[in-house]
Amino acid sequence: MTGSKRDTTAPKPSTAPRGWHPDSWREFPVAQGITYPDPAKLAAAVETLRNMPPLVTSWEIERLKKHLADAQEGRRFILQGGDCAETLADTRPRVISAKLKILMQMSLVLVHGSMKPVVRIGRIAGQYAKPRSQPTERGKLADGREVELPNYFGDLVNRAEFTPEARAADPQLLLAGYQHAALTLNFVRSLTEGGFADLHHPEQWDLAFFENAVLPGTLREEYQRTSRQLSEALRFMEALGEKTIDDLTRVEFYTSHEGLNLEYESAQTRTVPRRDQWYDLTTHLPWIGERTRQLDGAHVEFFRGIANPVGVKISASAKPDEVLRLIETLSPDDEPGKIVLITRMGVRRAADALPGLLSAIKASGRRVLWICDPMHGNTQTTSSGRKTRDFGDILREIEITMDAHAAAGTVMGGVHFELTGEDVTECVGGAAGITEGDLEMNYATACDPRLNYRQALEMAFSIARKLRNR
Ligand SMILES: O=C[C@H](O)[C@H](O)COP(=O)(O)O
Ligand SMILES: C=C(OP(=O)(O)O)C(=O)O
Ligand SMILES: [Mn+2]
Repeated sequence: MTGSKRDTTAPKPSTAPRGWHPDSWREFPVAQGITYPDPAKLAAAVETLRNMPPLVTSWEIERLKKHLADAQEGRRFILQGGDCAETLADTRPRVISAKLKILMQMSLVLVHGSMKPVVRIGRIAGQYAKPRSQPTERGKLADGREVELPNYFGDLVNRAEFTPEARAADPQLLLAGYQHAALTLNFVRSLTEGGFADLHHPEQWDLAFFENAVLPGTLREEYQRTSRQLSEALRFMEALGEKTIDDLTRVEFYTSHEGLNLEYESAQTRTVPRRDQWYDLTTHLPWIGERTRQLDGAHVEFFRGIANPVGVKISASAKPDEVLRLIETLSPDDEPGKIVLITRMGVRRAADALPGLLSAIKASGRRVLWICDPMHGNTQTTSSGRKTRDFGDILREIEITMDAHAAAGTVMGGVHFELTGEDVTECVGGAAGITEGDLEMNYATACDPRLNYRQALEMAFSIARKLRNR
């Protein structure tokens, strides 16, 4: 990645780590780096982005950090979820509200199961940049010629269509991504501020909304019972306190995405009045992906300087020592709520990989929030070349992860899913019994397979049952 440099002669706040500034990452190797064919156009787009208002505020970020600190201690539970790759074309009211709705419904079920406040964090309003296993892809052009083109790296970078023009990295997409994130966030904020999320009226989150996604009867009844019980509990609490619990008429909702494209992240990284730290203001919780968490790489360099809480994806091949050094680099002061380790081991490796990792981090005394992503270690490719994931594998990884935390004396403080509010057929299994043969019915993801509405809700019930039984 190249691009314009900001004026680093301006006085830097004293709290920036030694040698760090929002562009210091440019001096380091950039894993999954993007080559922009026209550096001048990139510089112009980055400059425009630098002058745009932030998408989130430092107040919200600090508030989330407090919640994450609570979750580290087992006082809150985190639900993080959304698309693998959001697309600009899906900045549509129905798609956004369906996603919000499934996250609300899952959180309601999880509140009931965990008996804890649930913090909702969407993979939303910026999840537009994707790391890929292969930098290029071979395929046929419309005229039949077979060629190799850059892979699709998400709508923040290039376009999915298989043509040389579409696959060239386009700096204008940085601005389009920012704008679509702003539009999404505006709608999300309105919905979560108003009646849509009013816990006094969970019937508004009802299932009729999803007319095409008929739930199995037992799930529907279980959901209705849960929401009724919560309403009654709420009324009871209000009767005791003789006042309304106003906070419950709105819900807090936070955003997150993988901070892959550092041009985008660093352009929106700034200090704010009355605080002397640097914030990445594209999102509340940016995370570093499994493919970009090299200790001596550009992503770790960038992330070590921002005050946001930082997620790090951890696969089964990560060595405990390497993870410990990541924590020390990203949170030298061991700040509560700062580090979120998102384990994505895979059902077959989780039982072997987790105990050593959990006990090593526990022994270090470092504060981290452990979240389980049971999606990314469980991707399989079908004989017809479709990526899929099995509902049973996903649930089983959560179980194994819960057991490993219980044995290590650590806290699994949340879960992380790729999901959608739509009736897609991308993951197999679940009560509705989606088979490999069904995948073609509505396989719509721009990258990885997501739980559909029914699978996501069923997953929430299964986790809630497990949390309750412990
Ligand atoms: O979301 C995760 C990665 O981007 C994804 O798994 C990589 O997918 P690929 O193997 O199709 O490139
Ligand atoms: C790329 C992703 O995950 P990971 O870095 O864990 O592979 C993702 O969350 O979409
Ligand atoms: Mn993914």
